Parts: sequence; structure tokens; C-alpha cells
Amino acid sequence: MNLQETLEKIVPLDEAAMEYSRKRWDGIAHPLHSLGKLEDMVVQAAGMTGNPNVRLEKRVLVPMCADNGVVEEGVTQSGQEITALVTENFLSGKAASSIMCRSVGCDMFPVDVGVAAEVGILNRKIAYGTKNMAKEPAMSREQAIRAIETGIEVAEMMKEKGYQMIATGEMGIGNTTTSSAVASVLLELPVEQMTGRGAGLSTEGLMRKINVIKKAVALHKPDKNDAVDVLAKVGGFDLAALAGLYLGGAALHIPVVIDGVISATAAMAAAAMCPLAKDYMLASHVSKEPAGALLLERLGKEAPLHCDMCLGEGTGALNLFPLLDTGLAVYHSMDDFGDWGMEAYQPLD
Ligand SMILES: O=C(O)c1ccc[n+]([C@@H]2O[C@H](COP(=O)([O-])O)[C@@H](O)[C@H]2O)c1
Ligand SMILES: Cc1cc2nc[nH]c2cc1C
Repeated sequence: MNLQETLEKIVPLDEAAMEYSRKRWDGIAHPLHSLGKLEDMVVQAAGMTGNPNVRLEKRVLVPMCADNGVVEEGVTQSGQEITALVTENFLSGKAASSIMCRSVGCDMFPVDVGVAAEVGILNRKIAYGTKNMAKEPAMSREQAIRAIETGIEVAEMMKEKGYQMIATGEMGIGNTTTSSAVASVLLELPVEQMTGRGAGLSTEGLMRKINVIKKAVALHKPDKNDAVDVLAKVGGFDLAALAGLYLGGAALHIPVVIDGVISATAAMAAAAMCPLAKDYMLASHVSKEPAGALLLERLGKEAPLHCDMCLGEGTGALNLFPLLDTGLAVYHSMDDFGDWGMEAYQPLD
């Protein structure tokens, strides 16, 4: 599916399936809505899949991996080579997210959308890293659309493989700089408020990072009403591909889990292209980066986890699964009030 076809395929959640799912929860022998967000997630997933018999056991983490030309401005503590190193460790199973995938029972399917080196994962390189946005647009509009459509293609591949849920992740040194730029334009908030230390940065480095983002935004004047323009001028291949993954998931009725600040920025870009896509997103955790909470608020999402995490790769998204699993276990296997000889509770007001 191309971008336009995907946008046209996204429809509202299935209300009948959600109503059926709410009734199931209300019949379960527990105080009404006492499992809070665990119940809400199951109901939402019923609406996404159109099936109140919610099954989300077969899941995959998709980290989109890419480099960012803006790192030459000294906006990160780590060198660009770390992107390739961590990406290779996705394959060897030694990265934090790989270890967590094994721990929570999730497959992993990393995609190279623009790492500045040869790495042995699925190759969908748009280029060997973006251009330095402090000097020129990060990429062309055509490249941005190609990256978005790569995300859509990967969502289709995951559907084909039978995955019932997708966790988003990324790896790309410099991508908190691009995320802050994109988020500050889309949310129309000051760069200072949207920018943090990423994977570690001194106070002096943080000041430099803020100035670089301001300079790039002033230079290219991205159109806040055109998310593709924003992604192309001050974004990254990983952000664009993740936006496509959200859109593809929504079009294919697959729940997609938001991870940290980079993933939430991509979610915001996807929502700007199609507001209905938000309904197919599940929040997991609130990133320690300042833009994390602001983005989730604007997406209308309340994340269940506050763990002060900012590792990326999908590590926050993966931590949603144990919660979801306990909720689903109760949903599928617990007795109704009637089985315990009780009357069902009625809503009070
Ligand atoms: O997910 C987050 O909220 C998050 C916050 C800060 C850093 N990261 C990770 O750190 C890398 C980006 O940090 P930086 O400082 O190079 O922009 C990138 O590979 C992300 O996976 C991730
Ligand atoms: C080692 C390392 C691992 C990472 N994983 C995601 N971002 C990262 C940044 C660094 C520096």
C-alpha cells in the first residue's frame, strides 16, 4: 500500500466489539473497572481488531534503525558508529531490547532504514544517514515518503507473518535532536521545553543542541500543517518509517505500542497525517525526556508506566506486555459474578 491508500483505509474503532468487551469485563467477578487501564487496553484492542475475543500473544518489536547527519554538530555524547554497533547487537541478541524480548516473549524484526554502515538486518536503506539539518534539509520529500512507505511495507510484512501486535522501537544516535525538532514544530512549543539530554549530554552540550534545533527550524521553516514536510526537513528516516508503521498498523487493524520520546514523536507525525490512527496506538511508558509527557498528552494517551526510562529501542513498549498479559488472562479465564452466586454490579452514576 502506498501512503495515500493507507490513509484511506484507516477507519474508526469497532464500537460493537468494544461494547461487547466492556460487557465481558463488567460481568467478571470483580469491582467494576477495578483493573483500570488493563481493562481499557483490552477494550481498545477489541475495537482495533473488531474482535472481542482479543488475542495478542504473537507480537513483534520493530526497531527502525538510521543515522542522522546532525550529529556532526556535537549534539550527542555518542559517536555515530554506536548506531551500527547496537543494531548489530539486535541480531546477536545482546542489546537491552533483545534481552527484554526474550524475557517477555516477543519476536524482534529490526529494519535498516538508513544506518551509515552495512549492518546485517533487513536492508531498506533510504540513504547512509540523513543530511545535516543545521545546514540543509535532512532529506527530500520523496525520501520522507519512501521512508514512511517502508514503515507501511513492514506493517504489511508483520501482518503476513501473523503478528497480532507491534511494539515500536528505534536506534539512531542523534534521534532525540530530530525528535525534539519535529515535536516542537508539530506541538508549537518552544524548543527549550522539548529538548533533553538524550543518551547523555553535558549542560553545555544541551545548550548547543537547543541552538542547533532552533537554527534548523528557522532555516527550513517546516510547515506545521504538513507532517511530511516536517519529517523531511528536520526529521530522520527512523521517525518517518515509524510514522509509516503506525499508519500501516492502523490500516491493517494491528495494535501498535508507543515506546519513548522518538516513537511518540513519530506517533504524533502519524496522527497529524491521520487523526484516526491514534485509536490504534497504545501508550506504554512516559520517557524521562521532557517531550515524552507532552507528546502523550497531545496524543490523548495516558501511559500506565512511569519508570524514568529513556533507553529507547522499544524497551518501554516491551514492558507493557506483562501488564497486558495479566489483564488478558483475567479477561479470558475468570469467572462471572453468576458463577460465584453473585449479582452483577450496576454502574452507580
Ligand atoms: O526512548 C526514549 O525516550 C529515548 C530517550 C533518550 C535516548 N534514547 C536512545 O538514545 C539514542 C538517541 O540519543 P541521542 O542523545 O544520540 O539523541 C537513540 O538510539 C535512542 O534509542 C531514547
Ligand atoms: C550504548 C547505547 C545503546 C543504546 N540503545 C539505544 N540508544 C543507545 C545509545 C547508546 C550509547
